[in-house]
Amino acid sequence: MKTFDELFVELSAKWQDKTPGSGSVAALEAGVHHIGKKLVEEAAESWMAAEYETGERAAEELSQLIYWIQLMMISRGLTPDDVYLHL
Ligand SMILES: N=c1c2ncn([C@@H]3O[C@H](COP(=O)(O)OP(=O)(O)OP(=O)(O)O)[C@@H](O)[C@H]3O)c2ncn1[C@@H]1O[C@H](COP(=O)(O)O)[C@@H](O)[C@H]1O
Repeated sequence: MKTFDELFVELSAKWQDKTPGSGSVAALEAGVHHIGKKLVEEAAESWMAAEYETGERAAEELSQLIYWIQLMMISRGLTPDDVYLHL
């Protein structure tokens, strides 16, 4: 288990180090268009899970949505503070 901020630190470090074998690094190398499609896919899966599946399944899909949101942030050079500013 990890928090939003802990995952962001981990993903940022992997991107900075270009960690070999990391799916996150591969996704970031594929770019904003690829990440955007995954983000929308996970948003739809989150919606479907929330509407038709268990709370646990919804939480799983929402965690994946958060992951792709973080990759989008990193791909645009945005930090959590840049986003929190608008909450
Ligand atoms: N939290 C996540 C995470 N959430 C989602 N995903 C990826 O997002 C995709 C989710 O897509 P799907 O819902 O379609 O899941 P799927 O059924 O596996 O389908 P595919 O898309 O893989 O075909 C999968 O490819 C997952 O690998 C994640 N990949 C990695 N992490 C964490 O990110 C960190 C870095 O991981 P690496 O880059 O793999 O080192 C680690 O802490 C990981 O636990």
